[in-house]
Amino acid sequence: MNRITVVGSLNIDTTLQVNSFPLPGETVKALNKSSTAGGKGANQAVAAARSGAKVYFIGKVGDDQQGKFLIEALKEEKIDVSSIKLEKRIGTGTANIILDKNGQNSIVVYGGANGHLDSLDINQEENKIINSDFIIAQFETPQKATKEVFKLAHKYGKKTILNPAPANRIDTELLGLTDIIIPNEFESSEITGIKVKDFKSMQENSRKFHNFGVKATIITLGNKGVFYSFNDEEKVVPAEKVSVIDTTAAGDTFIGAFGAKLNLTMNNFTSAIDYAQKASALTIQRLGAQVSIPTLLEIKNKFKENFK
Ligand SMILES: Nc1ncnc2c1ncn2[C@@H]1O[C@H](COP(=O)(O)OP(=O)(O)OP(=O)(O)O)[C@@H](O)[C@H]1O
Repeated sequence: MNRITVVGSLNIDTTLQVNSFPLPGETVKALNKSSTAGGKGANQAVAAARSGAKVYFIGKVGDDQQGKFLIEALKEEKIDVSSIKLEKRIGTGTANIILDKNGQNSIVVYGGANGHLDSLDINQEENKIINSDFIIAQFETPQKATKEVFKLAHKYGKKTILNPAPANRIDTELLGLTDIIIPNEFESSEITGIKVKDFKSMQENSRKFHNFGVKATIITLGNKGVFYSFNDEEKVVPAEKVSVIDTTAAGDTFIGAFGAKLNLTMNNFTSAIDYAQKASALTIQRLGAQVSIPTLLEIKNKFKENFK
């Protein structure tokens, strides 16, 4: 069983369904409102836990009801939440999603407490890193804190996985501390400045990451699957052929499931990719984010494989 520390965000996703988007200055009625647990960090932690990993979470929420709700949601997944701190001065992160009747959405994200994760919060959790095999981080918490945790990870011989999402400028020092980078096409293009459009451009993207010290690159390509570059092998692995209901959390599922399955020696790199694509294929056949992420048992049953 892999042990994983996820350093990342916890958000309340509030969705308001409307007939049409309000124009500036206009007020419209919401037809429905729902609030669910989200945040890229939390989603990836849930995906890893449901795939059988022991997961520790390092993050920050506000000292409010929403923060408590998010912590409880992770506890229900048997995720260790003892390193989630309460930020007194600022509220829990929220993603406010307005969804119109055509399925189009507009999202306003308030980072809140997530943006206040700092080096001190990381240094107090050295034991969690010592106890882990992999560290997973994204870009919804400060890169400075991620750098700190990746440095500690390498000090103790642990592997680091970076999901540079949402797309943002990257600190190149952080790339040098990253063993595996997993962006989607857009994020990869934004970071390298080379548009991902064909196999050659994918190779160029991964070579650019490699030059900064990254050991392996996986670019997720939506319904086209993934491109990977690892140990001089560069390939596209096609996605599962399934009908899509809602792609929310496809990427987060891939990353959490991949981290749960990969051996520390990385000698099962391609079978971990295969497993993670199957996990994502189940997520996109269900509505919602965290609720749609499958368990190891569901994946085994659905694909009639044992996934050692
Ligand atoms: N339409 C699809 N059909 C089959 N598999 C899919 C589809 N969309 C996504 N996937 C699977 O999920 C993985 C991640 O998807 P994607 O590249 O869209 O990530 P993402 O942009 O981070 O997703 P999101 O932001 O929606 O969570 C893909 O590599 C693929 O395995």
